[in-house]
Amino acid sequence: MEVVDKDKGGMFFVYGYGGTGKTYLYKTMSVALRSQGELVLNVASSAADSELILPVIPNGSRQDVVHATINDSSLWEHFTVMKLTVNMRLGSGTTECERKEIQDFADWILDIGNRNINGKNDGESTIEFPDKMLIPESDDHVDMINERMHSLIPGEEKIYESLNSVSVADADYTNFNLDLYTTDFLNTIRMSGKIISGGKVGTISAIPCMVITPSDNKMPFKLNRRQYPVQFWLMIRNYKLNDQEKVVVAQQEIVQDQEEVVMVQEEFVQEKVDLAQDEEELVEEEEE
Ligand SMILES: Nc1ncnc2c1ncn2[C@@H]1O[C@H](COP(=O)(O)OP(=O)(O)OP(=O)(O)O)[C@@H](O)[C@H]1O
Repeated sequence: MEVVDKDKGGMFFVYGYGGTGKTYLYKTMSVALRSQGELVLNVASSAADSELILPVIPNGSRQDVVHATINDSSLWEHFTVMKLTVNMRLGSGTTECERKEIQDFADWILDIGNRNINGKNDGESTIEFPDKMLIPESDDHVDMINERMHSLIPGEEKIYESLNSVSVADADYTNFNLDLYTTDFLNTIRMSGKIISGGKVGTISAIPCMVITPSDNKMPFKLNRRQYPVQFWLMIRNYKLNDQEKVVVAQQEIVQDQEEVVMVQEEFVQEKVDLAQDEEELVEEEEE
């Protein structure tokens, strides 16, 4: 706040684990500055936590991955790094028992991040995850979680399929039979990476309808997926354990915090209404 007040400018990096209050801080600062009549522009980008998650560079070497981390940016030396260390989520609306469970989980994650588990190591270590945290990475389980979350939402269910097509914009498909790639087939393609909902809990928001073209070089064509970011999903991180791909549900607060679930449900219902309107407009557009 001081650099704005004194018109000095500056770059700050706020570093904090889940629940330490990063969003709360940004929101508080935005409101404080807006109330002084300043302009505030909030933008979001994803910067991997270089201690825990490395950015994904398709077919990249170790060096490519390291060079893609934010710490390798030429601007990095100009940043003031600030750390948030107290899990503020623990204090909000949870029972003693839930608080203990979240505290244990937070401590455990911190211990892994700080390399306190299994002693000093040279970057590789074997960590045992409790069974209840692990779900095998398979569509069945993703669907199972989604179905469970959807079953909590009141009202009749209606399915809106993605509008998938093969992109013909910048490729030469002269010898390529596009008819082979039916919409039914395209709908079965599971791309890695999903848009994660959240952040706007409790508010009514319009959902943009966007075309996503994943850059997957393994496919012989470019897929245009016209998708709405409404799929319920928890933030997941992949770890390789005992040669078996497993998915760790690292952010469980959506299911832990019943109040939040209700708010998310309300938002989701609103999203469904927006979605239905968008879908109708789309059909009208196409009929025209
Ligand atoms: N200074 C504070 N005073 C009171 N409550 C706070 C404070 N900071 C955060 N909280 C509360 O703690 C909870 C977690 O905060 P917040 O969502 O900002 O964390 P976060 O670091 O953005 O988490 P994540 O990385 O998981 O998104 C929220 O319910 C928030 O209202």
